[in-house]
Amino acid sequence: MLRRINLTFSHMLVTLLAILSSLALILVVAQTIAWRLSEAKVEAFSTTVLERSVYLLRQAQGIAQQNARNDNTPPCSEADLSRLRSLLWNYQLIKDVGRVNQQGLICSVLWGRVTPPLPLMQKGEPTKQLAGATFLHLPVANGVEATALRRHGLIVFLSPFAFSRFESDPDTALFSALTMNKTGTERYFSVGRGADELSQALNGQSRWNYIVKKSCSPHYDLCAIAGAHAAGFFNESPIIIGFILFMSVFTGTLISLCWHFWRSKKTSLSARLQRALAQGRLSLVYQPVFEIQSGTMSGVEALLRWEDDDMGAISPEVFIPLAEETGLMRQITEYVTARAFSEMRELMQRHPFTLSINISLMDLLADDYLHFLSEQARLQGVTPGRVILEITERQGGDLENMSCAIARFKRAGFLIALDDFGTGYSTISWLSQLDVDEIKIDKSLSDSITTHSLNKTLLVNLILLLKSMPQKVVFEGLEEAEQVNYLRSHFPQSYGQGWWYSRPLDKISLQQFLISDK
Ligand SMILES: Nc1nc2c(ncn2[C@@H]2O[C@@H]3COP(=O)(O)O[C@H]4[C@@H](O)[C@H](n5cnc6c(=O)[nH]c(N)nc65)O[C@@H]4COP(=O)(O)O[C@H]3[C@H]2O)c(=O)[nH]1
Repeated sequence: MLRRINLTFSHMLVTLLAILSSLALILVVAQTIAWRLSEAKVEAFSTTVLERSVYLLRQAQGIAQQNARNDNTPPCSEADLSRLRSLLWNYQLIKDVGRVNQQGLICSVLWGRVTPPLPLMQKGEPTKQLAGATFLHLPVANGVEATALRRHGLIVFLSPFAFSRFESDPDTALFSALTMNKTGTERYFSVGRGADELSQALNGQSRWNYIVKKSCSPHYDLCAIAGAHAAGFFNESPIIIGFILFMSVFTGTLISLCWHFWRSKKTSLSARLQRALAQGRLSLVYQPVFEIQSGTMSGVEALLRWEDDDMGAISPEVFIPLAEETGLMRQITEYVTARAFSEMRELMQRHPFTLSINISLMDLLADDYLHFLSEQARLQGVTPGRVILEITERQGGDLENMSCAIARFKRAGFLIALDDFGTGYSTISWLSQLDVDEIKIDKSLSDSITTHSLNKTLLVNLILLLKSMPQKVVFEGLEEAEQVNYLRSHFPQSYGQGWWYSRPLDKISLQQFLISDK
């Protein structure tokens, strides 16, 4: 009951965690996308404002150039004003154009003659230069301010509506921009209601979630810097927010379902293994090992088999790691030991072969397994010197502890083999430090004899190295005559195991094999 409550609680916790983590992940992705899109929009805005500013300047320059080409009429005469009026007609972003002298504005198309002249008092700012003209912010009448460019005797008033369309456009209404020279020392136009906030950002007062982008003109000493707050997830429409929330719940539920499915499959597989073990329904097969030179059988390796009623044959490659994970390994090793001894003892009395049993590193390091093994050997009348314990290491172990444990087993008379040499688990450094009796060369290395996956020189040198070792060397997984022939001529004192000689056999078939082999 308590276990059931625990399981339901852990299922709920995993579901909740999966939903929350997918929500967090989707939010991070959505926010990143929103940020990138906002960046692209602010960048595009800075380019548009720059283009508009350059267009405005070109209009002002255009009017000044046309005026220079026709300069014979007296300034502010009727003919002069009339010509300026017709010039103004062509420039949509120019509001007014007039003449100035030392005293100030003396006439303009909109104001006519100005008497006395209106002094050109810059609005508290130092005089700025822009595109070869003097740039001015002028108070021209009560409550009227103008932005103007003055070149020699001509003054051009820019339209105050030059940038107003950006403020009324819903796409750019929340954006701001400032145009300035490239070094940022002189500011000319300001666009949008948030220009003050942009100024603060430029002055180093960093704003949370605020994007700033800059575009500069290749022709003028002019840049536009735009700024805006990045669009956030919660600024999106309720449909998009709803969709994202739905996707999070959906993905989270899917992940937790997969997790539950995987857990229950694993749990049920380990429960089945435990049952099969308790009911003694796991069987053993024995794969013979042969002397390469004489072809005589010298030993057998016990290999565990599991045939589940519903799932069929399950490979040791699946259930041995599962048993390691779920703490069933000791039971398995003891089961194999007892069964192999009882099945092989008679045959071993009649034929002088060795019996190899796979044990895990944990079994090797535990004192009680040695005790169990010795007891079984004594009870069943199996000579320890004919039992080889194959250490199959999957996790990597402490060499000093292993060395001590091996010494204990050897003192009790058992032989030790290092399995899977060449797979990365058993390495040369192990060989030099562990006092083992046999080295089992992994199938992947045996395969290299025919597949040439190992450079021939490397193979020859590896065989030279193995020949120089005092241990018995067994090549596993020999499937082809070519491999056996190669070993016969290059390493005749080695041993071989594999389908070329024999598949793993049950007890009866092994008995028949031994009779026919005589
Ligand atoms: N393709 C091919 N395969 C060949 C050939 N000759 C032998 N084999 C297979 O190679 C494996 C050799 O056993 P291993 O390296 O100890 O590798 C074993 C061993 O690590 C583990 N295992 C099997 N039985 C036991 C056991 O009782 N206890 C423990 N701890 N591990 C076991 O499971 C692994 C796989 O066992 P199996 O599936 O029985 O697979 C066996 C055997 O059937 C061949 O010529 N070609």
